[in-house]
Amino acid sequence: MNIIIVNPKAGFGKAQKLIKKVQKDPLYKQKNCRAFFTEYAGHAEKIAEQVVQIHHETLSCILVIGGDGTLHEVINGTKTRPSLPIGFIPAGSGNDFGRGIGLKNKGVTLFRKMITHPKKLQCNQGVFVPNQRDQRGKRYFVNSIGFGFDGEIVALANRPLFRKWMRRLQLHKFTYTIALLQLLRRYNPISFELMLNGEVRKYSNAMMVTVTNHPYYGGGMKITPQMDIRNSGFQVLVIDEISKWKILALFLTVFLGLHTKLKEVRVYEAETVKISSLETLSYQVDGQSGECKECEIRKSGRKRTFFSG
Ligand SMILES: Nc1ncnc2c1ncn2[C@@H]1O[C@H](COP(=O)(O)OP(=O)(O)OP(=O)(O)O)[C@@H](O)[C@H]1O
Repeated sequence: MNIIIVNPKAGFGKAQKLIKKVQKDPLYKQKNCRAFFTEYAGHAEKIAEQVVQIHHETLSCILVIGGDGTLHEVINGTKTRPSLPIGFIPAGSGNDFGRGIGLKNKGVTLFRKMITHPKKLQCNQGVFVPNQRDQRGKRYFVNSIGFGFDGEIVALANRPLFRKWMRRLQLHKFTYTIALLQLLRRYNPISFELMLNGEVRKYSNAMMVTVTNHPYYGGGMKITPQMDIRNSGFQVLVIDEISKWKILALFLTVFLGLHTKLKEVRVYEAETVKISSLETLSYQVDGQSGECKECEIRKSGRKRTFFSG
């Protein structure tokens, strides 16, 4: 059996249109596919947990039709069964994981490929533990986790009212850009201590820190251009104290990966990362937002299989 978890709201309706086409494809029935639709935030994780429990003997893979947020929920919902392959069929607004693993096909063609002759990629996911929660409360991420301005942009971009206006004004492709421009006026630098492989660095007026599994971020920006998803560690991008006009220059160059030439931008390699601050930091993880005062980040010990085409 092949399960498809669909977020019908992803990509402002793109996922809903795609699953209709997939369900009409003869392979959908032939390969014993069954689709489940999310009804609220967090539902994909619950569906994945239940599917793994109920169908553990017959389940071959889970396909995700949605965006990076839905994928994030599914990898966490299937953490008790790390050997189960996951296929991501991008239909969200960002879809950075698809770029990060180099998916060539899309839509129904990708579904057909994944259900018949999938290419496989094994990689270690990121693990994060915010606020020194019990290690049993650890969670996984596939794209990146970022603190500071990064987290604030995502928090604004995910607000239902903001999304509603973006859609109404037909600006949904520019959601993150508009959120960035809106926040730029009232953005506050952050102070924190960053521990990379045990070595401490202190920052008192930085803009953001982002820990990445692959180069892509925010819908196609190459935030860490040299990163590869198969690496055993992370790349950690720190943007130190920077003027507002330079943030705009940074934003224009990040699509080409040229921002790393700015003197305020540093990229480090690390296997383990810890960030701690006296203030509450906004963070985003795979496009979902949260807040914490400290967070530990490392790679998972076990590799996970994803369909890469
Ligand atoms: N039925 C639903 N109604 C409202 N929100 C939902 C529903 N199902 C899932 N969600 C939430 O929608 C959020 C965004 O979904 P998703 O990431 O799949 O799409 P996206 O934001 O369009 O794409 P991307 O993350 O790639 O930019 C997720 O955090 C998820 O929890």
